[in-house]
Amino acid sequence: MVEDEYTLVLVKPDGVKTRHIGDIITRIERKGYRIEALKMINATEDELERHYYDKTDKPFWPEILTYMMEGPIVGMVVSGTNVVEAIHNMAGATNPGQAEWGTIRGDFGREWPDGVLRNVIHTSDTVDGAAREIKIWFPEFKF
Ligand SMILES: Nc1ncnc2c1ncn2[C@@H]1O[C@@H]2COP(=O)(O)O[C@H]2[C@H]1O
Repeated sequence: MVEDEYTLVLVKPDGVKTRHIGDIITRIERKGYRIEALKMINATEDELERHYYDKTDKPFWPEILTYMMEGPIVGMVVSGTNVVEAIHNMAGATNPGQAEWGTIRGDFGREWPDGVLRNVIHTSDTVDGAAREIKIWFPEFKF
């Protein structure tokens, strides 16, 4: 039998402000995945530095920090078979202006003057990455 996987979803500040929390949860559940944990979070600089550890030396790091702290985000742990790849695909391309219709970023996002930054949702891209990220946002979570 194939084991369930766990992934981390963050509805980013633009996704919360444009009131797409419910749409995103519905898409995840409609596909048959399980929400294992869910909370609203005011992200701290420390959490964001750990989450985006490979982005802190990028020129656009200050913009990511400001954006991710401009309002609350929603964190979720989602489980299911092959859920990491499935939810990552459901999110669509990083740039919402290039994301396919039918994906979360393609349907709820668009390109803004400040570029690729505002893209509605974060999803883990590997099983190991998901475990690392879940520990940052849900340190109490039991796998
Ligand atoms: N060139 C860029 N300029 C600004 N922000 C970016 C750029 N590339 C990626 N990002 C942001 O950095 C984030 C890293 O991973 P995410 O998939 O969460 O979504 C990405 C975007 O929000």
